[in-house]
Amino acid sequence: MTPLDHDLDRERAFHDLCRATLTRMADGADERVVTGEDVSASGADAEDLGFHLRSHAKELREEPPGPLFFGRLDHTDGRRHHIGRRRVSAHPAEPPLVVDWRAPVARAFYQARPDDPQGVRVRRRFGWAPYSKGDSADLTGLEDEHLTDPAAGTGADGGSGARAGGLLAAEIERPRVGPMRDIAATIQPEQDDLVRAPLGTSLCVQGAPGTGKTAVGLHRAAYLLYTHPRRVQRAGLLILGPNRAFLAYVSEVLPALGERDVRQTTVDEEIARTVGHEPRAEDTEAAAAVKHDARMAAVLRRALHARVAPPSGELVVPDGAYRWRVPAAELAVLVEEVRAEAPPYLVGRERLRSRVVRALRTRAERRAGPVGAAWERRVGRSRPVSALVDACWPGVVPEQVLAEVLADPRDPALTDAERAAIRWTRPPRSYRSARWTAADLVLLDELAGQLERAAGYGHIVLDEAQDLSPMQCRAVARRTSASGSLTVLGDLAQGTTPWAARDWREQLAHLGRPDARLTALTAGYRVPGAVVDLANRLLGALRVDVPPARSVRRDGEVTVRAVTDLEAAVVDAVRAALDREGSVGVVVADAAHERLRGVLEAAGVATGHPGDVAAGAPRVTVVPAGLAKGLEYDHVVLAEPAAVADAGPRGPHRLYVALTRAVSRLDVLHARPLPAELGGGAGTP
Ligand SMILES: Nc1ncnc2c1ncn2[C@@H]1O[C@H](COP(=O)(O)OP(=O)(O)OP(=O)(O)O)[C@@H](O)[C@H]1O
Repeated sequence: MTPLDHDLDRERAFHDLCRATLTRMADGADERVVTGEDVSASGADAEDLGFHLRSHAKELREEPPGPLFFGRLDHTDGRRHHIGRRRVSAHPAEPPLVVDWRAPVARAFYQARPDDPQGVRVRRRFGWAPYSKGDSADLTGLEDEHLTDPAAGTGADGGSGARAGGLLAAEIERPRVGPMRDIAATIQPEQDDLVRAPLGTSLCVQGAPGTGKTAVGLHRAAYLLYTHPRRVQRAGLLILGPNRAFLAYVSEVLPALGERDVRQTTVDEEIARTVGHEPRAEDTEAAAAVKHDARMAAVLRRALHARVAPPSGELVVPDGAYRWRVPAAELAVLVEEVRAEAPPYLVGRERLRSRVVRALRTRAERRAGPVGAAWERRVGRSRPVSALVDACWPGVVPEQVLAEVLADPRDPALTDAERAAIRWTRPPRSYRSARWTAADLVLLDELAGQLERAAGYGHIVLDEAQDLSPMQCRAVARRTSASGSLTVLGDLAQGTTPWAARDWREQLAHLGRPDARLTALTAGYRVPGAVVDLANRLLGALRVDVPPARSVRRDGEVTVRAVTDLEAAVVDAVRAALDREGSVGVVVADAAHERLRGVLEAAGVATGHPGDVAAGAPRVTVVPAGLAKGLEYDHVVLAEPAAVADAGPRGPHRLYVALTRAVSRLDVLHARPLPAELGGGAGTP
């Protein structure tokens, strides 16, 4: 037995001990549920405590299968820590057997380097055989990096200790099956800096494809929940992604890190939920462009506030034997004062009411002596005061204002053509029966925010942020509390909506965080070098200023083939891809997606939908290019790039997204000439 085998055996025995301890932790938690319910002072307490303890016990029981640690730190002072996805300890007061990766002491695992060992003598990484539910994890290898003595490395799987890279590379290059996995074991230093940035810091990460933006955002969410559990849970944490397929793909990452209760949704769904409508109509491109424009915020504000008006006469309030009077001129001043303070509309309405009551109170106290709070309440709700407030500052709902604007757009900030684009051709009989479009919902949300400020989230992670319109950005900004922060993730080169951002500072201003820390990630962990080189050729045509990606992967294959029968070639390419390991994505222009899916099914190839990551889902997915964002497949067959690039003004950006979904292999098949940047019809690059 070599010393290395000996080490492996010792680590296996330690893992068995950790597993047994975790089982005891779960049993102990179950027991505490019973005791907690028995010892509580009241039924309500028992319920509360019982709920809390039950959740904890359930969490422990539902601990995902797999290894309980992935790394170990041997410190120069003799301390030793195993690092895993969650803390494992025999007793809360005892030093843990496994330290949570988010704990401060674990930071050196990600950050220590030979030229800055941070008190670490040896960093050990563990290799585990693939595992699934019900299996016990099998330790297959370990790799030591001697940070204070780089020559002394060992690797049980062939990796050299000095440049520990074997296990790391294997993890990065592993085939993708099922949903996206967490990267707690292999977070890179530049990613770790972002994950562990302080809670109050708003970040913006411009990341080339596959640089781990999504992974960083999700791990940052987990880190904040661990580091500030009470603050973040109380204030709320929200993850916003581009679409359902993407959310399904990333949905397992936070639960795998022990965080099950985080809301993950899309901006559109979040807005639809708030305004209480689903989109039931479609905008023309021109109308959507106007409705998503930043000027609409002021257009709506003016439409809303246009209903604020001076009184038509004096106010007379009967009060027992008295009648209090406030002249029209004085009331007009009150209305103007409140308007100038520019509070949210409904706050303004109540503010006007209390100013009017104050004016009445001055008169009452002058004549009849002090009055109390009950008098103020009664007078404030009296019919004449309510009638005055209704006349000068009427109550209103967002739908009413938007219906007025769309039935007859008049605002001078819009051009004639823009007004014509958004004007309803057949206005509904009432705003209640209006059929709203997706862009209308964003405007209703804007109006709701102008009426009343809602409490925001403590932290929002916003993915694919380059695609948001200014009005959508404002909707996100409104959902961040005053002291809340944002993690903004995106890639200007992947902007595919008509209103996609071309400049982060501008986008950050719309998001209400103009001074957010802006960082670029360029090391790509998904896309192999050959694919990155091909995709980078498109960058010049995208008219955005972003640093090009470079791949950290050593593997990967690209083929570009001119074919005469595209559909037959796709079927052949997919069949060949199925002979290898991993997932297969057929990316195609949106318009051709249904047809190509039919062709594959007819050829006997079972196909799934994007984001369908359930166990047993087909290995092949036909992906409309418009939905490819954020997704990844081991083998990508890109059918007819020219058709993807032709689809609208953002076509080349879409093609850039499509080209960068491949983890290992990319087949580009074309019957039409290739877009010029990719070689304009030439064969293999
Ligand atoms: N440090 C890492 N270790 C291992 N895998 C990583 C690491 N960083 C990223 N990855 C993997 O690389 C892939 C791409 O990551 P991710 O989707 O987060 O990138 P992205 O920047 O959001 O990409 P895109 O903009 O193209 O959607 C994922 O499979 C992710 O797990």
